[in-house]
Amino acid sequence: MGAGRPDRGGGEARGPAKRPNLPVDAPRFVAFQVIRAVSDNDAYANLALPGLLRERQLSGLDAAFATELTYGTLRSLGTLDRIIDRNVDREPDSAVRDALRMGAYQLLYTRVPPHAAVDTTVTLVRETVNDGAAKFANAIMRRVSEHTLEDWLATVAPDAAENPAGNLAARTAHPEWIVRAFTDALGKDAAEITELLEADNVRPPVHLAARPGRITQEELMAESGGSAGQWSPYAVTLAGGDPGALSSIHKGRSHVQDEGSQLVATAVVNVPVQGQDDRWLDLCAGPGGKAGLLGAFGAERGADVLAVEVTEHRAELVAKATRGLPVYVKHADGRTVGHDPDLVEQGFDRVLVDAPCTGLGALRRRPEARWRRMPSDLPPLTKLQRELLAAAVRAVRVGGIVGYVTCSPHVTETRMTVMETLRKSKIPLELLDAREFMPAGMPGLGDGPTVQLWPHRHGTDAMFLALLRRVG
Ligand SMILES: C[S@@+](CC[C@H](N)C(=O)[O-])C[C@H]1O[C@@H](n2cnc3c(N)ncnc32)[C@H](O)[C@@H]1O
Repeated sequence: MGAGRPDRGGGEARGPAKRPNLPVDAPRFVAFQVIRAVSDNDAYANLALPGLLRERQLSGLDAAFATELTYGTLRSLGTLDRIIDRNVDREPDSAVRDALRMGAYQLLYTRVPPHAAVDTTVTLVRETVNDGAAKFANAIMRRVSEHTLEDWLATVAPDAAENPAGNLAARTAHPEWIVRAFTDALGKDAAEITELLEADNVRPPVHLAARPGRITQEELMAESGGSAGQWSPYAVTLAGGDPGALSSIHKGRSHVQDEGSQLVATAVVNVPVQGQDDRWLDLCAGPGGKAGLLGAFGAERGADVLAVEVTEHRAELVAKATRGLPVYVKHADGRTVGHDPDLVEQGFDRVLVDAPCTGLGALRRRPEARWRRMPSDLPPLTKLQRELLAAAVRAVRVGGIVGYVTCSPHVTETRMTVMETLRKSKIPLELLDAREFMPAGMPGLGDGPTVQLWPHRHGTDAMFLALLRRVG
């Protein structure tokens, strides 16, 4: 936590100036509005924040401060709540709790001076709730300000010897069940788990994918001012700026995509197949990132991609993302292979199943996601993943390839789903060593045959890849 620890709003004596008609300065007010929308309307911060920044015309340091307050507060929610709960004798209403969370975040995780954090929190509560609530907020904020984060953690975190996962969870602001799930997937090296959890608390750089045959990596670097990605031969890491302003994106020559997603999609098209290789299927295509890459490869190699997506709106996004490429979008349930005239059994040479999942591998992008996800999300998702993988196996021809991908490292969604499919499938399958289709020399890929990428090892989202060949 504390990446970039801003002193904005506090390095200066009084913080950002208050604008007319706003209860507090615009960056804090924007952050508060986003946090409220996340709490009350299940909004996604990464979608809600950009619009509000534009509406309030915030840029530069003000936008950076609003972003850090929003992301930092939402990421640390569970730990902030433990500390707040130590100091309240009654449940604060939702708006007051959100203001306290944001105030406590400033006190404990940033260099904002305590008086600025306390005063702006109290003003925010007075102006958006009432005087009584402001008095209450003032008392809580003063108590929180009496100790450092380290002191509070010593008080609220479970004992490290008795419950190491619980202690780490509080220290790195993750739910304990997620720490345990990551430990299952990564192994019990406590130092490495800590590295992973800390990597989750840092916003990732923006990566672009240079669509093969449309623009080279070098040309995209020159256009964007970015540098070559670490692993994918198509990746460009942006130094900053708005990718939406790039002409290559508008012209369908590049798109925004994590390097891990680029690697797994590239692997799926690079496994050799004998014979026909021009019918590709993307069974879970929305919003179309991997379909964009598959379509560009397909254009180079004379293959068509059928992109299936069950949600109408997301199917429209796929169509938009793949304009000009040989990608045909179908709004359908991917499990209907064998029952839909377009989804013929054995009708495809390569099938990608980028399955709906908990998204635990992309927590660094979605600050609130870790607190929203529940272990109870797993059983229905796992069932759907297994059904989609079984459908993909029916769709691929003998000798063809199925790539099973998740942006979660949870073993139930990854290795267990694959092993269960291999065990139960009446269609004979061979599990390939997916490491062979990762960039040469890429370290930290484990013992195979599946591949698990990690933010702290590879700088990518924690993408999982299994490659299966149909052999009968
Ligand atoms: C992890 S996302 C895919 C991301 C996409 N491949 C990309 O790179 O942009 C999973 C997608 O599967 C879709 N989905 C869920 N259930 C489905 C089903 N039964 N059939 C087809 N698509 C489904 C979800 O709506 C979601 O858009």
